Amino acid sequence: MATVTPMMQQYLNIKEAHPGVLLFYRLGDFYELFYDDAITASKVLEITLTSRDKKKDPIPMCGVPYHSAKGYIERLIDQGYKVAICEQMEDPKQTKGMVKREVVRIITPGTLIDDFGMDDGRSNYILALDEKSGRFTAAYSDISTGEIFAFSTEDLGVLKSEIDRIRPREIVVEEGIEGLLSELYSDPPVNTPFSNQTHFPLEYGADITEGERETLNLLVAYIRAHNMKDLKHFRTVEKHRIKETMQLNYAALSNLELLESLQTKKTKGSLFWYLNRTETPMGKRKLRKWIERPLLRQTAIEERHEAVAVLLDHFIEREDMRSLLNNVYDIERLVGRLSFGNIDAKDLVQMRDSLQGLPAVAEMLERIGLLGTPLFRSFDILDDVHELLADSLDDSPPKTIREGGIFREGYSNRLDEYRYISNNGRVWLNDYIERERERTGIKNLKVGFNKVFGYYIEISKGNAVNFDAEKFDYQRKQTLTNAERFITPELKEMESKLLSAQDESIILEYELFVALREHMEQFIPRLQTTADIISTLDCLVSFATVANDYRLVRPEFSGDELSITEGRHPVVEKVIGENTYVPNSLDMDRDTFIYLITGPNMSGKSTYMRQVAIISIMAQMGMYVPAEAAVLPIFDQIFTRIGASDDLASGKSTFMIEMMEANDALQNATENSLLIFDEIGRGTSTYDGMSLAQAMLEYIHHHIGAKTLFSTHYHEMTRLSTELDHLKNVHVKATEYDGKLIFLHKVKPGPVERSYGIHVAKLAELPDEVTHRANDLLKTFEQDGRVTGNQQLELPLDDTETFEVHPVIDQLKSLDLNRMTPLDAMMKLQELKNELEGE
Ligand SMILES: Nc1ncnc2c1ncn2[C@@H]1O[C@H](COP(=O)(O)OP(=O)(O)OP(=O)(O)O)[C@@H](O)[C@H]1O
Repeated sequence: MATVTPMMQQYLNIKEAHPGVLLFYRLGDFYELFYDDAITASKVLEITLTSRDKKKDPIPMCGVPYHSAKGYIERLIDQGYKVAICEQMEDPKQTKGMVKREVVRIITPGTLIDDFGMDDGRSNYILALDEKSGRFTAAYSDISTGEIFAFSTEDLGVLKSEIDRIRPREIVVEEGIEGLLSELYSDPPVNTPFSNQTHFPLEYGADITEGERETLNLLVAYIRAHNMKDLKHFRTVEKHRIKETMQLNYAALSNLELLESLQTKKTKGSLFWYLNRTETPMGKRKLRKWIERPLLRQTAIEERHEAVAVLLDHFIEREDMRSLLNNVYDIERLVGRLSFGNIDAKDLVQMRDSLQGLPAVAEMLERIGLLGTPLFRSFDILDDVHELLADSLDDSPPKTIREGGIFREGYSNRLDEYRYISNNGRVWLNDYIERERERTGIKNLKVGFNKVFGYYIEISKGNAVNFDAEKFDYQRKQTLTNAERFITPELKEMESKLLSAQDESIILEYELFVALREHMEQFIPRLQTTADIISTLDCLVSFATVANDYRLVRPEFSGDELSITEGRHPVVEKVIGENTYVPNSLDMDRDTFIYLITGPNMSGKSTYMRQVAIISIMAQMGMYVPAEAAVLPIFDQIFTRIGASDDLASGKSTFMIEMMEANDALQNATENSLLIFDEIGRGTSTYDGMSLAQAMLEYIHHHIGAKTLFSTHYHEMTRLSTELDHLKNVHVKATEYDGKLIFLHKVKPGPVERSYGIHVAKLAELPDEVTHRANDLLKTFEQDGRVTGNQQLELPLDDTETFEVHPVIDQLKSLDLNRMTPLDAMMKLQELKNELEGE
């Protein structure tokens, strides 16, 4: 092997100590990457790959300028890579031989601290995972804010659904159980096997178990290994209580488009988009959490409703509070930076400005009667902290803390003195020039400054010829073509005062800043409490604003009743306009808890079903709902089986996923759950699908008793209402006019009268030839009796299948002879015979 240069040897040593990360090795004004790192980075970042030691033994290399490295690092982190920053620890100009270099930080997606590619509207969680004898424990934290939680469960499904909601950017798995992740995900998020024996002192909330503590230690050890900084802002570890919030699995979150649109994967078009009028990043993050975790405890829900009611009633205060909140920066993440010791003076000015409006906010809360309520009771306006910052910091300090200019006059006597000297240096110099001109009689005498010998006096050649330097105590320093330069003891004495005053004041400001920063640390818990209350207020003010703009109403809770009068789907209504949207009602109770919904494609079946789920979620978040009135139960879980959520990466077919989602619902739903089943069985052949759909409905009807909205295009299923007492048929009305299909979007009792598949196909602008032919075929099928006018156009796969399940046989099978009078039986027989004769 070729010998490597000392520098490359240093690189290799550092690289070896940090496996699994891309090493950004500082070389002058660049970060360089070598070997495989260079190949990877050049591909991901689309930068040129070159090589070092081109002749002998080329080493692949690429680099990015250090001042623009941030953007590159963000891209790598975003792609799931980890980056180690290796800095020069000495000034190369003043070092002989190799410059010392060290890794100062390892950046991974889960260990960001309010920098590199962080979305301020989202929590940035890192999660640690362990399993011991069938029990899974998880601990997670957003390091930028210091939140930290733990939970455990024996149910793999619950574990997955919780992790899906936490959406960690990075997972740390206890060494040896890596396999667990592939059980949970076909394409697991960024993850690292890690192990730890050390114990870290954390404050534990009630009920944190021994196993959870171990996982917390794993989490903290990993974070420390990567960030190498203090974690003073970690809050008390809270138990993540699975049972205290409504269960929503990943399917429900995405199908109901709670946080992002299914189609675009963007926020626009989601419930979050509809609800978000928050003014602060903290409020935005909290709103997300509230959407993901609707509440179960009625008093907690009603506390929020009550606050929204009050805020709705006080338009002026609400608007005033919005503009005050608008001036509040991300206190949570500023606190994170404070704890990591990388907060700067500009950040502290943001902190000061954030606190400034708090007394006014408190005063308004008091005036409208909210300050004493449980949500706001511990609101701390932090006036002492505000005063401290207001009295100390300059209004526009520089970003760096090594340049001075941070503190206000009057904060430190010593600093004021230094500043006086350096500020008054100019005045002194002007005065000195005047004096020297007079003393020497040279009118064009000047004072200048250069780096080599500091302040000097300059006399033009003409005047210098007869100048008696000694007499005036001038010492010659430099001769130029047309001038002579001198220094004097007086000038030199003042110079050292001036220069050192400036240096001293910068050093002093730095020291004062570090002291202020340390002093501020004691306020971390109070700042966090206030930040939490501010974010709650931000969400509730946002709720009231939305409730006002879209005419929402306060829902009521009453055990078993689910009654929505003229409900609307908030997002669809917002998109198509309130005048176009057709509201629909629903009335369920213990007697009627299943709605079987029929209607042509595109008529609004899905929208109707989703609207019921979204109204329930909004209500349990503490929000008002889009309806004329709503009396709701408190749902423990909402399950959805909607559309084709293809998971191609998993290698599972659409139908398989459909069945898995249905199974999840059937296994876990209770009578307090809400089930949304949209055209179940669509992914398989007609009779398979129909049988499965019916069997599932029966199961829900007999064994679960959950409130269920079940849409189907199998018209035959509408007959079930005669057998299943708790099932009611409804349909979404459409009508035909002038050969065209008009969607009325109105939900009416009873099954749909006929199918409109071909009309919908026309709307999709299929070639006329195809739709005409389909119409003809339909007529033939109808005449054949193979399809009744009521059925959807479903082409039988082959003749055998048609024969086996002839509709007449099907009807015969479903007859309950014990319940029929002889006359009924006669009539039915006649009807069946007619049907057969028509064939
Ligand atoms: N209540 C309503 N008022 C006005 N327009 C509506 C309403 N409900 C639905 N729509 C409109 O109809 C479109 C189709 O609705 P939706 O997807 O719910 O139909 P669907 O019956 O479930 O269709 P498919 O069976 O093809 O899935 C929606 O995108 C929306 O624009």
